[in-house]
Amino acid sequence: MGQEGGGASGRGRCVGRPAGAPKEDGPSGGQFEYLGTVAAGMADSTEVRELVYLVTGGCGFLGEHVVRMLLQREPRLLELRVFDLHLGAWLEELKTGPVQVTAIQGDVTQAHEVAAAVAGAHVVIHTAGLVDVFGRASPETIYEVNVQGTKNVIEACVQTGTRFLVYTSSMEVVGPNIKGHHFYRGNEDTPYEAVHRHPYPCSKAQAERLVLEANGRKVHGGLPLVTCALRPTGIYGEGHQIMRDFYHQGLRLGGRLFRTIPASVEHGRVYVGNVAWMHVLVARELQQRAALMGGQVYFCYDQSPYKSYEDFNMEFLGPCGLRLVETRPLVPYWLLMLLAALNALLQWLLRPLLLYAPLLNPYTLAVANTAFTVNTDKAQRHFGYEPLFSWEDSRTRTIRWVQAMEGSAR
Ligand SMILES: NC(=O)c1ccc[n+]([C@@H]2O[C@H](COP(=O)([O-])OP(=O)(O)OC[C@H]3O[C@@H](n4cnc5c(N)ncnc54)[C@H](O)[C@@H]3O)[C@@H](O)[C@H]2O)c1
Ligand SMILES: CC(C)CCC[C@@H](C)[C@H]1CC[C@H]2[C@@H]3[C@H](O)C=C4C[C@@H](O)CC[C@]4(C)[C@H]3CC[C@]12C
Repeated sequence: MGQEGGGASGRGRCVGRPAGAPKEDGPSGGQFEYLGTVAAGMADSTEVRELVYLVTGGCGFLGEHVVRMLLQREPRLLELRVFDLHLGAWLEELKTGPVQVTAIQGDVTQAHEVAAAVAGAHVVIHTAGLVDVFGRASPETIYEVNVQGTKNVIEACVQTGTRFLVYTSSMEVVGPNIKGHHFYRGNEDTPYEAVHRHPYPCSKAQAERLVLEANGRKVHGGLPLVTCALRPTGIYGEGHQIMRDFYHQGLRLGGRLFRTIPASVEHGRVYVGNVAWMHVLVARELQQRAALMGGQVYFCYDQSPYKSYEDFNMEFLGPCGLRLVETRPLVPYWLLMLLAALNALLQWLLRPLLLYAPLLNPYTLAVANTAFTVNTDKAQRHFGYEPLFSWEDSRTRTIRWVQAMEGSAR
């Protein structure tokens, strides 16, 4: 089954190449709780617990939220398998509830480890991925994890008879493209030239294509595989590492951050709790509405306001004591481009000696400086998605998390 329309399909071209340490606390520090927020999707005690779910990358920023959301809002869950290269100690606290939580330390690039984890699961939510736009990992490693890892997940579903696969894709499979074309409040069908050069968007686009093409393949037992892909924009919320980095940078600079990007460049953002909720809902509804949802892509969206990357961050960092200096960028854009190019050169020169991976490089500058926002209701129409958290809730939760960080500027 194909996608609706033929617009921002992400089936674009990639120009150029084809194809840590154990975590102690959860990325959020275990500071979020989904019970008692909104009644929608609450566990119904009369439902029978019979389903086995597997979440790959379940100890990552998004993965942890998906795991916690499933436990609180998927009443039919019997067993939840959490598969990750690095398991978080926070998983232990989840093992006392009614759902069997099985922690599996494994690598998606290892087909046999994936197959063992998938065997017997009804649904796989594949969020594991190497999110690297800073040049920390080699392009080969990014492809190995994001593309080969996804192939392994698909093949494991086919071999073991798992029928439902939800893939965490990214807005980056669409854009911003290498030409810096703006995508202004577009939807899944908005025409856009999806042409990339960077390994991260290329790998996500390839992986997404594999997942969508696998829709309808016969799995072990003869029934068809049903797949779909979710494309979050820039995710924020409890546990967001880059927000943490900006906060600490602001503290180092005496409570100030300096504007680098014009306030007029809108950047799409979505609250992690809503992204997690959309995963839970899509996984549930995929089992009921396979004909409609199979092979489809959905942008992840909520009511977060359209703002520039930096102005959006200030919604949280401002109440935590930081201020954004200047109404216009302090440094002219040509100089930023020069600095970004210099950083790329330094990264390449220093690579044999050390890893130099600053936030600013030609790719991150282009992404931050190109408007890319979505405005769609496809998920609402197809599977009844409504954000679980209002903008006010999302903002309050994120501010509370920043404030709880050590060394708050207040
Ligand atoms: N953060 C964002 O803004 C954003 C936006 C859109 C899409 N995404 C996608 O969401 C997913 C999760 O991203 P995140 O921000 O939570 O990143 P993250 O790095 O916090 O989480 C990724 C998880 O995958 C695990 N992982 C990495 N390589 C693995 C391997 N070989 N085998 C098993 N596990 C492995 C990591 O240990 C980590 O726990 C990714 O697929 C990413 O592409 C993220
Ligand atoms: C000019 C600079 C100093 C810019 C610094 C900000 C930069 C590090 C930010 C800006 C936009 C961010 C990306 C964006 O939110 C969306 C995604 C998609 C997701 O799949 C992976 C993360 C990524 C690429 C964000 C990375 C950090 C970026 C580039």
